[in-house]
Amino acid sequence: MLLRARERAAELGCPAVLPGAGALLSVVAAALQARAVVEVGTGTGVASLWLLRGMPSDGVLTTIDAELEHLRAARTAFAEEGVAPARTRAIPGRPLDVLPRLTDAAYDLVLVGGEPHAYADHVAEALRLLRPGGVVAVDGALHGGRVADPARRDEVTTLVREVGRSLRADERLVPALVPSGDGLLLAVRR
Ligand SMILES: C[S@@+](CC[C@H](N)C(=O)[O-])C[C@H]1O[C@@H](n2cnc3c(N)ncnc32)[C@H](O)[C@@H]1O
Repeated sequence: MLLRARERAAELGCPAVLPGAGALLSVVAAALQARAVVEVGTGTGVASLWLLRGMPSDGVLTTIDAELEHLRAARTAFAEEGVAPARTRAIPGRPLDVLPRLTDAAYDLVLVGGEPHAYADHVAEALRLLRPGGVVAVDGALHGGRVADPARRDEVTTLVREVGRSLRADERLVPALVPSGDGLLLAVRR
């Protein structure tokens, strides 16, 4: 079913999490026994399915996307995978309109994907949402290897690099950058 979701992602021009990072998201969700997870940027549901695979069967994934066509594809992927409807809340809307409505310190894991221009704002919201011991994950943290190359100073690379820097400098967090997929930046909230 992941394969179909990935094919739909290609059809809709919406890049999906790469398998290495997806598998790691499952492992992190399982290690945290994550019952409450937020995903910013649902796409066609590829990362959502990886997360759901790692979460306990009573865990609920809240996933947000402004593109209705993407959310529709994700809902199809969840149904194909046999995910019980009560396990997902797929919310249409701009994440910065939706995230402030979610409860402080109530979530085990927040995945920030979506749009690099909004990463910094989404990470700030994620930190508010996480319980102590919870994890924020930023997908695409290597941005095709460009983040690690100091000669690359285009706008998106600089934005993604800056998000990594700010997470590493944040005293509230214990960060780790894992070079799986396109780079998964994980940071545990103390
Ligand atoms: C790269 S895809 C996410 C892929 C998903 N993580 C996966 O692995 O299947 C990015 C998604 O973010 C959504 N998006 C676009 N602009 C956004 C914004 N400003 N904030 C958050 N998400 C946005 C897009 O509609 C798109 O569905």
